[in-house]
Amino acid sequence: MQITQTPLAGLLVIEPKVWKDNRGYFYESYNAKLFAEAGISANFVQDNQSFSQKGALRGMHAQSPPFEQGKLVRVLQGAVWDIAVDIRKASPTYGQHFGVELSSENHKQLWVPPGFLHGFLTLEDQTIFTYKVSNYYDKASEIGVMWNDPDLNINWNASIPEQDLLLSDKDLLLSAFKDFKSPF
Ligand SMILES: Cc1cn([C@H]2C[C@H](O)[C@@H](COP(=O)(O)OP(=O)(O)O[C@H]3O[C@H](C)C(=O)[C@H](O)[C@H]3O)O2)c(=O)[nH]c1=O
Repeated sequence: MQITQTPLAGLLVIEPKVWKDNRGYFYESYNAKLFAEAGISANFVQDNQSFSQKGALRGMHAQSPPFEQGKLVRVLQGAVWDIAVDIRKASPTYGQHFGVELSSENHKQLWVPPGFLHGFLTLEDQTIFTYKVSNYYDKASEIGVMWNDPDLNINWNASIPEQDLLLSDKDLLLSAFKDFKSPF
C-alpha cells in the first residue's frame, strides 16, 4: 500500500497493493492496522454508497461538530474527480482545494479528515462511489458551499459543460464561501 501526502496536511491519497492473476484481481480496501500506521485511525461507524451518471456533481459538503466526519472514499465502478477543501480556520491552506481522479481502474482512495468540505464530479455513467465515515449522518449538522464558488475557484479538471451537470436542489442552494462560517 502506498500513501501519498497532499499539499493539504492530513489529506492522504492511498494506493493499495493489487494482486492480479488470470482470474482478475484482489486487494485489501481497508486494513485498520495498516491504515492506523499511515495515520488513519478513525473509528468508522457507517458505510455509504452512491450511484451517479456522468455529470453528477455532489458537494461541497461536511457535517459540523459533534457530528464531524472523516471520510475514506473510493470508486467501485466508473470514475470521479474528487475534491476536498480545507476549512480548518487555523490551517495555512484554509480555503485551498486538492483534486484527484478516483476510479475502478486506479483503485485510488482519498482519506478526507474532519475539517474538509468534500465533493466529486462524476466522469463516467453508472459510477458507484463508496465510502466509510467516522460519524453517523446527522441532517441538522450538514453544512456546505457551492461547487462553483468564485473564492474557492475549484478546478474540476473536466470538460463537462455546466448545462450538462446534474445537481440536487440542495446543492444548488449552498452557501457562498464569503458567507461561510467554518466550525473547524
Ligand atoms: C449523506 C447521507 C444522506 N442520506 C439520505 C438523505 C438524503 O435524502 C439522501 C441523499 O442525500 P444527499 O443528497 O445529501 O447525498 P449526496 O449529495 O451524495 O451527499 C454526500 O455528498 C458528498 C459526496 C459527501 O461527501 C457527503 O458524504 C454527502 O453529503 O440520502 C442518508 O440517509 N445518510 C447519509 O449519510
